[in-house]
Order: sequence, then C-alpha cells, then structure tokens
Amino acid sequence: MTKTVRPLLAGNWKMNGTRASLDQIKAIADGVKAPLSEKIDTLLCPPATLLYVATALCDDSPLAIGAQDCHQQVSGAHTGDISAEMIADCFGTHVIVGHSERRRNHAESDMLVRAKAQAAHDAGLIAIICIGETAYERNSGQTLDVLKRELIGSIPDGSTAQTTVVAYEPVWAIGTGVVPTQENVEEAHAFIRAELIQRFGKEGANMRILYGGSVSGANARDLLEVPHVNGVLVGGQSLKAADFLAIYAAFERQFA
Ligand SMILES: O=C(CO)COP(=O)(O)O
Repeated sequence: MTKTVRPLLAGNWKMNGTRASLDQIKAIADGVKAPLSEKIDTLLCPPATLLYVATALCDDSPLAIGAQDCHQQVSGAHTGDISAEMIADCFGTHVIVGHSERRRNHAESDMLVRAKAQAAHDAGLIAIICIGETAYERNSGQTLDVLKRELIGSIPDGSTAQTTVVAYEPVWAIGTGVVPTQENVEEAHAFIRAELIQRFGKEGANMRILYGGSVSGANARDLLEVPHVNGVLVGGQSLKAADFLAIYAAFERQFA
C-alpha cells in the first residue's frame, strides 16, 4: 500500500539515561543519514535532564529531540514540572503527552492530556498524543470504545497534521515483548484513521499514527507494512544506538 504520510521513527527513553548515555544519542544522530532522512523524520525523547545537551549534540543531524511530558501551563508554582515553553527554549521540537505510564502513575485524565497537548501547540511544539487499551479492556471487548474516548478526549480542537501525531500503544504490549498481530494493529489504526478523518477532515487523513509497544529491529518491518501505520514509538530498543539504528534500517527497506 502506498503511504503518502511522511513516516516518523520516534524513541522514548522514559526514565533512563545519564550523561554517560550522550554517546548513544550522538551515535544515533550520526547514523540518521540521507537519503532516507529526506523521506522520514526521526526523533529521540531523552529525559528532561539531557534535553538541552542533546539538542546541541544534534545540531548537524536530522535527528529531532523532544520531551516526554509537559505541564499544561506556561509557568508558575508547579514544583518539579516543566512547561512546553521550556522544552521549546531548549530547542526541543516535540513532546509526548498522555503516555499510559503517566495516565496510570500520575492519574492523568483525557482532559488533562488535552490541555497538555494544547500547551504544546501553543509553544510551537508537535504533540505526540498516546492512546491505547489495557489487557483487561481488550479482553472485555472494549478496545475501540477506549480508543474513541481517548481520541475525543485527548486531542485538542484545531489540531492539524503538522502539529499533532497520534501514538497507538496497547498497554499490554509495552515493555512485555508481546506484539499484537498485524490484524490487531490494522484494526486499531484503521479505526483511529476513520475517527481522525471524521473530526479533522483532510488534516485527520494526513495526521501520523504511530504504533508503540515492544517494537524492535526484528518486527519493525512487519509493523510498517500495516496500512495506516505511519511510524513507530520505541521504548527499550531506542536506548542503544545499535538497536535504534536497526529499526532505522527497517524503515530504509520500507521507505527508501
Ligand atoms: O512505551 C513505549 C514507547 O512510548 C514502548 O515501550 P517498549 O518499546 O519498551 O515496549
């Protein structure tokens, strides 16, 4: 199937990485090269402590750097939080919002995720808005209802293909080594695409929908073949340059 939407390979380091890991970021930045880098976008989201140094390291590379969360307000008395403005100030270009680990561990609601995505847009950042069902929700037949509720609740009005990426991350596939079948991924992505088109029209047709959950160099190509999979959001396999670049190689075979 022809893919008209520009693919995105994104890495999420979660709460991993110290200054000692900067050489991995540098190796990824060096490994992301033309001609493929002219056809796909690449992004790494290290912890906030490394953000500013990472953007400096990637000065000459097509690799973009983003953050993993932001506060919904621009500034103020919010100890421990960082704002979208601060991310932009460090030359970050993207921010992940609504990751299931934040929804679960910090009780983030759809409404809060939507406010964070809006803050990202207001600061000129691309918001990567995560959605996905738990094992219980899937096993009880609620997957599409959950996706619909999270899509409606978490994506701000006025979102465009330029400002917004949706990441479908089934919670049961995150960090487990369990990857859904191509049929499961296709069903979810086709459903998300239809919902996005219904709400955002042409913008919804062009918004990128990433798959996330136990992506590796071994399975990336199969996932990228699925209709409406416009890239992947990678956790564990983005920490080491060799693993991340193996996924980049899968993109090369698919999109070069
Ligand atoms: O949560 C994820 C990316 O945001 C996926 O993590 P893993 O690739 O480690 O399963």
